[in-house]
Parts: sequence; structure tokens; C-alpha cells
Amino acid sequence: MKLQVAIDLLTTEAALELAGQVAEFVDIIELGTPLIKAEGLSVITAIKNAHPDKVVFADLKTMDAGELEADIAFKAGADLVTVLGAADDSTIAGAVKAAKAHNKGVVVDLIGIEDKVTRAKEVRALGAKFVEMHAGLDEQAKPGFDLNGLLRAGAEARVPFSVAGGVKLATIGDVQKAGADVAVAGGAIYGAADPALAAKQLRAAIN
Ligand SMILES: O=C([C@H](O)CO)[C@H](O)[C@H](O)COP(=O)(O)O
Repeated sequence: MKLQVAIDLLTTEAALELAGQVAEFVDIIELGTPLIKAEGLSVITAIKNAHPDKVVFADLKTMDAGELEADIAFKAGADLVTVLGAADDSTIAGAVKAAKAHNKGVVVDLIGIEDKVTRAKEVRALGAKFVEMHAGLDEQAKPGFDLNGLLRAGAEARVPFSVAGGVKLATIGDVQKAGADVAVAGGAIYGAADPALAAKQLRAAIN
């Protein structure tokens, strides 16, 4: 299973610093949606230039204009971009078209989708490289939230998937047992007192 760090910080400077601390322990570096909104596509270029050997994941959460949005992110240096599962099939197909043109990939984020299993199969057929079983920061903050629903959906869908939703040291083993291809950890790394140690421990837990 691969490890993806989600950088939900707000400046390129802070993102570069965090990426520098944790890159050796992760496979994929995600530029979070708030970071891309704050800094623009230039943050993608800055991270790719600093870490050309890593997969750079631009969490665009595209909802429309799939081909156009994916194209500009790939041109900026992204290897993977996200499109929302709630988007029209034509939006997802458009992003996949751009990915094929650049030899890159589209990840479909199933945040907010009720029937994640059905939609996962549909978007995989449209050409998604993998789907993200995702509970966002707001959903995680609701009382009683846990990862189990995401893990069940991932195991049931039988398509390549990642899990994102507050994954931490105590839960990353469950993500791996569920058969995920990628575990995403944001707050567990960037919110830690020692992000490098947190990333190292997450990596060690899945090796
Ligand atoms: O995608 C995310 C969220 O929507 C804000 O951009 C997070 O990066 C993702 O949820 C992973 O972060 P954690 O949940 O803090 O692990």
C-alpha cells in the first residue's frame, strides 16, 4: 500500500517545508484543495520541481470543465488530479481525456456520494485510475464518525481505491487490511509536533 501525504496548509512556503520533511517516507504528495485555491497552480509546479521523483497529486475537486481543469494542472506538473464523483460523467470523461493526452491519471473523489460502491464502479469504467473513499474534514468533525463505512465500501467496490478521512497511526493498519491501494494522511502528519516522525511511523506501520 502506498502512503500519500495531504498538505492542507495555505502557503507554498509551508507546503515546500512540509514536503521536504516528509518526502522520504511517502509515495505521493497531495496539494490540498485549500492550498491550490490560496496559491494557484504555481504551488503544483513548485512541489514537482522540488520533488520530481514523487507522484504529485493536485486535489482540484473538479466539478465541471473536466478536460480544461485537468489539462492546466497536468501542464503545471501534476501527475494525478481529482474530479468529484458527483460530477457529470462527461466531466470525468473529459478529465480522463486530458490525462491520456499527458500520460497522467485521474482520481475520482467520492466525497459526499451516498452509494460509493456503485459510483466507484461507474467511474472506474469511465477511466479513473483509482477512486478515493473520502470523508472530508467537515464530515469527520461530526459526532460518531469513523472510517468503517469507507473501508467497507472500498472492499466491496472491487476497484483500486484510496482512503482519506483522518487516517492516523491507530487506523492505517485497518486501511491496509481493507485492501486499499493508497492511505491518505493529512492532519496526522501536518498537524503533528514532528511531521517527519509522524510520516515515518505511518510508513513503518504499513511496511
Ligand atoms: O481532501 C481533503 C479535504 O477535503 C481538505 O482538502 C484532505 O486532504 C483529506 O481529507 C486528507 O486529510 P485528513 O482527513 O486530515 O487526513
